[in-house]
Amino acid sequence: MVVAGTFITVEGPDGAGKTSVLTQLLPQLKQHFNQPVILTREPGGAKISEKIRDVILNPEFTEMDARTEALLYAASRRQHLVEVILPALARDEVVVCDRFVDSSVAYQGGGRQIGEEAVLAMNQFATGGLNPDLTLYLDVPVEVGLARIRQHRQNQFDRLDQETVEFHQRVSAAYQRLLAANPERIIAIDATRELAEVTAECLAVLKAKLPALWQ
Ligand SMILES: Nc1ncnc2c1ncn2[C@@H]1O[C@H](COP(=O)(O)OP(=O)(O)OP(=O)(O)O)[C@@H](O)[C@H]1O
Ligand SMILES: Cc1cn([C@H]2C[C@H](O)[C@@H](COP(=O)(O)O)O2)c(=O)[nH]c1=O
Repeated sequence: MVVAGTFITVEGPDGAGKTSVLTQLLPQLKQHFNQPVILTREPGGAKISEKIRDVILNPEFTEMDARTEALLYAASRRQHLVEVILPALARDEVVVCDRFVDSSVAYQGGGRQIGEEAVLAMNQFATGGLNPDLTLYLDVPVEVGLARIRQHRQNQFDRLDQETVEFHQRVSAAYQRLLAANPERIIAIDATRELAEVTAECLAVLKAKLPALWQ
């Protein structure tokens, strides 16, 4: 399949504000971009992928092995890619995805300590090597993200939310390594500020980095 279009991903630790920012951004992108925009997410975004999401995040499955978890994320990603992302890119659309391979490298490679290179290689098999054109990294200290989740979600914590602070610190450190290794693709945004400010900076970065998309 020919890949045209533009692929934008949004990353960050749990509670960074990805969903909130994307909810604010999407109408503005639809208004200002000269190509159709779709918003999707991982794990999920397609029927089979959402079923896999339910299995991965189910807090009852405490026995899940780290490599099983990594393979499930990659399987969910493959189906989402084939059904949703690649067809939209082939139609020359803009795909905005809440999390992608960087999340697996950070959470499974770094957080679960099964190897960032190994997880990347496994995901290259799943994606055929598709990389985002641009990644917005919403940067918040682990404690800030977790505090936001604990404050607002009451008792609805998924299996990953329930991980230790040390796990989330390893995830954050792996993200910092991804940032250092991909300075052109991954742009860090200080997401500790008010939501409106964070959204405005995301828009400004999109404008500066992808000027051809703007009407
Ligand atoms: N800039 C902000 N300042 C304060 N609170 C925020 C901000 N952005 C989001 N929040 C709040 O933090 C919580 C987590 O936000 P959100 O669900 O958007 O994050 P997320 O990155 O999508 O999280 P996750 O990865 O865990 O799904 C929500 O209750 C949201 O209202
Ligand atoms: C794609 C992906 C996600 N995760 C983790 C990150 C979160 O804790 C959950 C669910 O994501 P959401 O943003 O809260 O919807 O899954 C992961 O560990 N590996 C991945 O590849």
